[in-house]
Amino acid sequence: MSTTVTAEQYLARSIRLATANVLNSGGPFGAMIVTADGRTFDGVNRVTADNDPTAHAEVTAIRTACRELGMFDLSGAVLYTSCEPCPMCLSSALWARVQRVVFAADRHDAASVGFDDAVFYGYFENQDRDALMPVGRLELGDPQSPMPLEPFNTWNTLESRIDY
Ligand SMILES: Nc1nc2[nH]cnc2c(=O)[nH]1
Repeated sequence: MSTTVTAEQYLARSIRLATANVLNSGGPFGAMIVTADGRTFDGVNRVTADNDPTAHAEVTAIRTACRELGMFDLSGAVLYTSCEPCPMCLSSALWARVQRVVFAADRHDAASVGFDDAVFYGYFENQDRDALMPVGRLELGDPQSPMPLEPFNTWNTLESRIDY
């Protein structure tokens, strides 16, 4: 008899991973990738433990799933996470072609214990952008400089390229 694992059970496991991770020198976030055929890959936040600001629980779960499956495309997979993904994690899920994201606590809950998820959402809504981190285009004036489109043109003509 096969037992069906529900979305609530995956989410509950993500929360338990998060709590256990705090007691293992990590941040209070846990996540899981569940593929269309039911394979599961856990991720926890290791930012301070590994000195890696990108090691959010969701990114860690995506990296583990991709590495173990030998794929960069997780189409059909669901990302469960103990807390609403920040913009970086959402972008990572988009790049991995994750089908759906399910979360428990939200960005405001994260803010209540000092995390900047809600602030960074504001950045993408153009709030205080220049004060937080200006992003600007720079035109290269030196005629010896490579053209900005050079890498794309090279990519475009490469027959062996792998699109993603
Ligand atoms: N959702 C989420 N938010 C965070 N904010 C800081 N770290 C994390 C993380 O790992 N996951």
